[in-house]
Amino acid sequence: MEIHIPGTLKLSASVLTIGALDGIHRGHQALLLKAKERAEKLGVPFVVYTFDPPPKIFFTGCRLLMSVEEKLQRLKMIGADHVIVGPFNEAFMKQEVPDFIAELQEMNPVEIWEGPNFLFGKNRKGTIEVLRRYFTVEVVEPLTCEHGDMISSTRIRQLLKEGNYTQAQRLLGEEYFTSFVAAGSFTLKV
Ligand SMILES: Cc1cc2nc3c(=O)[nH]c(=O)nc-3n(C[C@H](O)[C@H](O)[C@H](O)COP(=O)(O)O)c2cc1C
Ligand SMILES: Nc1ncnc2c1ncn2[C@@H]1O[C@H](COP(=O)(O)OP(=O)(O)OP(=O)(O)O)[C@@H](O)[C@H]1O
Repeated sequence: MEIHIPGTLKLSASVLTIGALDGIHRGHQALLLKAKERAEKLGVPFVVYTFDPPPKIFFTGCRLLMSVEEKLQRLKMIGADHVIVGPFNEAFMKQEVPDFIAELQEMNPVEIWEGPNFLFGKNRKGTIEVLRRYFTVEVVEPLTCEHGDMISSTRIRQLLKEGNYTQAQRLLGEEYFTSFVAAGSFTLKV
């Protein structure tokens, strides 16, 4: 797996997924595995565009579920061929939608895979509909927990805050969570 800074990766074809992906929870896993499956079927590299820190951490200072190193390790396990890590800061967040689109075009994505409600670009003006003007965008069904609620990093942060580690573990995907704890790198702050 190769790691890149924004604006440096040029490919003649790819399958792309963009997202903060904090925790690589079960919803993220479902999305990433689907995109990987498509990349393999199409015979093109699978590219993940992520951010460090996740935008929500930058804006709200909420709890980070996973360091960028852990995230990269998980993305490697999932089979990403390339990962772009966007340093999410004042300059990056001001990037306008057309500039970000132009950067994505350099990777010639045959398909972009996202979950529902994906937004991007300055003031979150970029929507799935905007992205569809330039690319083929596929949207996966949201993965929900047994109660029917959508699995999200926000939900997991809330569960950890409440001390509900069992449910947090379920939503993160047990095997991943266990390995974070075993590695001593996933610190639960009570
Ligand atoms: C170039 C760029 C600029 C962004 N600017 C903003 C911004 O001004 N305000 C904001 O709340 N989020 C901004 N974001 C973050 C997005 O809202 C969103 O968190 C990001 O695209 C990842 O999607 P996800 O949160 O669904 O994982 C920006 C994202 C990108 C790629
Ligand atoms: N439960 C889910 N099922 C399918 N796709 C998901 C799910 N949760 C997130 N995604 C998708 O993963 C990508 C990255 O999303 P993101 O990292 O913002 O996840 P999130 O869990 O919603 O995070 P947060 O709660 O911090 O906003 C987006 O395309 C998003 O739609």
